[in-house]
Amino acid sequence: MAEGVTVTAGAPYRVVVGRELDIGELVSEALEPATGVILTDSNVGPLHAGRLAGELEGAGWRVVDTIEVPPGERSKSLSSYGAVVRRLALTGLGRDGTLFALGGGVVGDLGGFIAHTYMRGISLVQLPTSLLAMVDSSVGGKVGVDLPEGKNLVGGFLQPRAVIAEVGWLETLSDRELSCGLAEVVKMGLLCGGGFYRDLELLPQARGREAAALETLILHSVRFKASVVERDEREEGLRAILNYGHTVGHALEAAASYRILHGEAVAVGMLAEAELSRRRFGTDLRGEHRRLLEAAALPTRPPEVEPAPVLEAMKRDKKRRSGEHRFVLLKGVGEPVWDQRVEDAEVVEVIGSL
Ligand SMILES: NC(=O)c1ccc[n+]([C@@H]2O[C@H](COP(=O)([O-])OP(=O)(O)OC[C@H]3O[C@@H](n4cnc5c(N)ncnc54)[C@H](O)[C@@H]3O)[C@@H](O)[C@H]2O)c1
Ligand SMILES: O=C(O)C(=O)C[C@@H](O)[C@H](O)[C@H](O)COP(=O)(O)O
Ligand SMILES: [Zn+2]
Repeated sequence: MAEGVTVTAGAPYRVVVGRELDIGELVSEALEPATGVILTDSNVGPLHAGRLAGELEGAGWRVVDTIEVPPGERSKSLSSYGAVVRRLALTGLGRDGTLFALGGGVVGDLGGFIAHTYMRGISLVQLPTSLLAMVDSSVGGKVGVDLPEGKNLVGGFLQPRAVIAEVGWLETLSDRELSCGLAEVVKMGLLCGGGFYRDLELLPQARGREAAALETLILHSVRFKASVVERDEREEGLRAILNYGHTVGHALEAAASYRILHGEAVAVGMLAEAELSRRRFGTDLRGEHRRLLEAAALPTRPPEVEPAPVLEAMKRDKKRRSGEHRFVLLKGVGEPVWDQRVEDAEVVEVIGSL
C-alpha cells in the first residue's frame, strides 16, 4: 500500500512511499507527460532504469536519453555537472523537459542542480533508490555539487514536482548503504522526539530489512523533514537543525577524501556534537547516541584524519557567521538549538575524545 506526504514549500508536491508503485501513473498525476531524461549512476542504471523507462513510456512519456554517471560522491562535481548539461543540450532537451533523478543522494543532488540551472530551470522528479535518499535528500529541495574545497559549496533550492520512493528498490542496496540511510533517520528521530524517537527502537528490524519497520521509519522521516522545510525552506533559521551532526560530519568526510560515506560521517559527527551539547547544556546523550548508532551498525569512531584539515574544511561550513563556527546542538531529545558558537580548540578536543 502506498502512503503519501504533501510538502508545501513553493508549489506543493507529493512524496509517495510504497511498494510495487505504478510510477508512470504517479508521475503523470504531477506532470503532464512530455519529454524526459533519466539521470542515474552506473550501479542503479542497469538494475532499475530500463523498467522505469518502460513504465514512463507506458504512461505517455517520451524518454529520450538515460545518462549514467559513475557511482559515488566524486560524481557530485562540477565536471560531472558540465558533462551532463552538455549531453542534455546535444540530446535537445527543451525547457518543457523533465529530469528524472533515479538514484541515491548523489544523483538527486547533482540532478537537482542540473534541473535548477539547465535552460534556467526544467522540471525535476526525484526517484530515490537509496534509503538515505528516501528519508532525506529527495525531499526539501537542497540541490548542488561539491568543490575540491568542500561539500555542497555550489547549489540552490529546487523543490521537485514529485518524489516517488519505491521501497522495493532497497532490495538491491548494500547493507553498508542501508546503515548510512539509518544515520539520517537517527538524526531526525533525535531532533523530533516523541513517537518518532520511540520508533527508533525499530532500527534492528529496519537493519534486517523488515518491510514494516523500514516503511515506518521512512514515513516518520519524510513527515518530519517536510514539517521543517515547510516552516523554513531556505534555511534562514530553523532548517539548520537538519544539519545536526553535519558540521563535524561534512568536515570529516572531506578531510578523509570521501573514504567514509556521508551517513557514516554524520554518525560520528553526531557523537561529537552530542559531547559538545553535554558541555553546553549538561544533558548527557552520548550513551543514547552510541546505542542507536550501534543498532544501525554505524561507526562510532572517527576515521584517521589530522585535526588541521578537519578545521580547514569546517571553515567553509555554510552555517558559519562572523568567521565563527555555528553548531546545531541538542538540549535534550526533541530539543535542538542552532547557531551555537564553538571554538576550534573545543572541536579538536571533542573529536580526539571519541
Ligand atoms: N539534498 C539533501 O537534502 C541531502 C540530504 C542528505 C544527504 N545528501 C547528500 O546525499 C549524498 C549521499 O547519498 P547516498 O547515501 O544515497 O549516496 P549515493 O548516491 O552515492 O548512493 C549510495 C550508493 O548506493 C548505490 N545505490 C543507490 N541505490 C541503490 C539501489 N537501490 N541498489 C543498488 N545500489 C544502489 C549507489 O550507486 C551508490 O554506490 C551525499 O552527497 C550527501 O551530501 C543530500
Ligand atoms: O535538508 C537539509 O537542510 C539538510 O541539512 C539535510 C542534510 O542531511 C544534508 O546532508 C544536506 O545536504 C546538508 O546540506 P548543507 O546545506 O549543510 O550543505
Ligand atoms: Zn545529511
